Amino acid sequence: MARWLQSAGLQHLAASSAGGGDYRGGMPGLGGAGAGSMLPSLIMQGYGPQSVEEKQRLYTLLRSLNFNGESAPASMSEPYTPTAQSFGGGNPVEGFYSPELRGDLGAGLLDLHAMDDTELLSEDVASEPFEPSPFMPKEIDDDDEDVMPGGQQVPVDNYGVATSEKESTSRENNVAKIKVVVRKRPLNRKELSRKEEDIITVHDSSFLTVYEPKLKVDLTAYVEKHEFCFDAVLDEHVSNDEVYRETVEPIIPIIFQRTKATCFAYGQTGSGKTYTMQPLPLRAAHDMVHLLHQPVYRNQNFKLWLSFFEIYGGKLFDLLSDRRQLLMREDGKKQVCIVGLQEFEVNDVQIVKEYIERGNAARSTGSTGANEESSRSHAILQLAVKKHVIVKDTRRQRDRDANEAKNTKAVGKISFIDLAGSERGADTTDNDRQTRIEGAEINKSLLALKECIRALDNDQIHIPFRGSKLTEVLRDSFVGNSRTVMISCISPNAGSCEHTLNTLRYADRVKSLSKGGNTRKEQSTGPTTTSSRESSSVPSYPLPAEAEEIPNHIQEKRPVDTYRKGTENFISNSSGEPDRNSFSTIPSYSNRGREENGTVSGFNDRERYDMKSSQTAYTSKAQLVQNSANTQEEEKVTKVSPPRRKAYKEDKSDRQSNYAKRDNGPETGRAGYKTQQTKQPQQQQRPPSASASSRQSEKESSCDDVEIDAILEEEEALIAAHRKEIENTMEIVREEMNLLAEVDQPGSLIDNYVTQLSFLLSRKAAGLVSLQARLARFQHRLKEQEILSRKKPAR
Ligand SMILES: Nc1ncnc2c1ncn2[C@@H]1O[C@H](COP(=O)(O)OP(=O)(O)OP(=O)(O)O)[C@@H](O)[C@H]1O
Repeated sequence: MARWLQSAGLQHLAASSAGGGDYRGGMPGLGGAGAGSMLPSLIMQGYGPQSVEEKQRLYTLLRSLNFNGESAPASMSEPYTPTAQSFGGGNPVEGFYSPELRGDLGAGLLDLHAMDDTELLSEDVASEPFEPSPFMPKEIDDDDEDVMPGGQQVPVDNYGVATSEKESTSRENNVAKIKVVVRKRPLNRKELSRKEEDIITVHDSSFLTVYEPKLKVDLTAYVEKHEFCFDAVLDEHVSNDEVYRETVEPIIPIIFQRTKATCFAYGQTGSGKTYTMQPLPLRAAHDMVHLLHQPVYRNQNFKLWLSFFEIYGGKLFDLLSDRRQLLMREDGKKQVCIVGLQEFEVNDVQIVKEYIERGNAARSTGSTGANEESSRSHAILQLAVKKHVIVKDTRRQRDRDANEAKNTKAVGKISFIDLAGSERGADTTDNDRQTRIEGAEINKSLLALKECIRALDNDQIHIPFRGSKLTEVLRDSFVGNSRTVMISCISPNAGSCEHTLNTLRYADRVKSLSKGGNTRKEQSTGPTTTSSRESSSVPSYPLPAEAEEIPNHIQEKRPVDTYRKGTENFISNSSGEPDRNSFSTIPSYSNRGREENGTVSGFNDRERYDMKSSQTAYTSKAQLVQNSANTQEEEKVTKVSPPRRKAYKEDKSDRQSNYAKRDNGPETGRAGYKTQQTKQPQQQQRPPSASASSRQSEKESSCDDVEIDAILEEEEALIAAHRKEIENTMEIVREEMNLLAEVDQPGSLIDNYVTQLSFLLSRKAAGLVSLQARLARFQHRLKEQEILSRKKPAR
């Protein structure tokens, strides 16, 4: 501690504050606990620093500590800046010195990493504090439990959730049912080295223009301008903190009011989905933990639970349980349950961070030309608030863990989805069969997701959630009181123009069909029209009468020794067999009922065109723009590698550092385009044959979906049959051994032995023949599919 003060030239303060207690024990974040006793003496007038300079130094020193005892997420490349409220009792430093005194002390006053005592500090330290959030509650004194600031008793609803009705209603109404936010990433080093243009301009935080480089038939270059408006458009200078504030932060308090929220990032590979999504759960967990400590929720025994799984090739894998395959079931109440999914109780952000890192490391990724660590799966991280009900039954109390699941009631939850790259759906022409199947599955799930969001926002009674595994899993987020935030990530370079437009159109359609949403459509080469942003008048769904019982098949874990427990649990449940009695299997895709029929085929021409034609369009544009052509060339050459584990964020940080500041501002870069654009006549962006081609595309897409569904189903059936066969074989082997033991006994009847052995061997042979036949059928099916996809023209 003395060295710590000494490093800032404040060694004399060590003596003056020594009376305050043990240094090491006095400061969270300094390797000790307890803390506060020394701080007051450090900052006390008369004992602490006397001169302005000293005060500034001390301020900087204290600011560089993490007073909350939490370190910033390693996955975030930006400093983690907790909200003002998040500091529990408030950051003692912030309140103490005036802004003038805090000054603008640059880094370098103290190089903490240069010190030997590295244990003193976590690697990441808090920097700027958040502005007070209008969505987070003010601190309430512990003594005022269940009493609102105005002195009234906190109302309790019929479910038993204490809530200020007025507060919750107005909060819910203030948070749009669907929010579409666009985030533009900066040009990366590769793009800069290729001298690619930044073709996107963001205006007024909600408008953006894409300047699309095009060629006329006579090969004259021109620029087509596309204007879009969304709830928010975040440019390349916006930090992850700001993204959080704009997207998730407003939703957090209403999660405690029985809301189910979904936040997902959508966009082409390498556009920044993972970069955007990864810090959000941690920030959300931070605020949720803070809220849990509010007396109003603490008294009701609200707890936070975390689960993390991925959907890869139409299958579910638990990312926190050695990628164990999970099964989806529907219970009698039509609730979708993920059987075997492990949930962990979390009450500390550090633990959340560890789980997230562990899950991320287990994700399936594969490299594409554009992004070396491309996500090939949808990763879903859920943070659920549950009310723990005290059980009076002593029998139950005896076995607390076993009954834990039965004693919780779901209050609300937020799901964060890091979607696979949107254009991976177009990867269907790749040589790699696995990649083709993945691509088709991804494509289908993205389309289905859009349909669900639309239906949701149009208050449709029927939500076509069975359109894909992704939407099935998210079913409970689409019904009842729900909120959705979609973050569309876009790359700014000219070479990505087609993908960027596809992403923006997807986002626009999610938004534009919404009755309460923004009615603006994309304006191609037209003047920018003004349209109000989505207002707060979006109707909310009625609250469910009762919170649901948490299905007891979900394996919940206490934070204590979760890793060990996780392993034990895995071992004890290694059969992976769900409780088949309590759930009926969700109908397979090919068996979808009437309600699902329209799901995939119901997309309009333009959507099909947008989703499916991106590859073709991209290629043709790339031939016209030299820079883009180079990009395309590189991207085409690299083959997609088989799935592998996604590297930790640390590995990614190298790539992040590739982002250099652009020398030219966006205006300079685009000047040429803009001038050209004014000279050119307006062009119809879509060719006249687009509708016909999109119809064709639609047909192909439906066929693809059916094919892929069938293959995936057969694959599952084959694997299940193989498993069954192994079980049968083991049973037969056991019987053979018994038979051998019998025949060795003196006086055994050889005839009996021969008959029984013959019977067992025929059983064995029959099983093998049947499995071989199934395998041959599947091989044949794959071959057929491969031939068909080769015959299809490249899309
Ligand atoms: N806003 C941003 N600022 C700085 N760097 C960014 C930004 N967005 C993305 N990046 C960087 O771009 C690269 C690709 O981003 P990321 O991996 O998040 O893409 P992705 O959309 O998740 O790709 P995929 O779908 O293939 O997984 C990463 O190195 C990331 O650090």
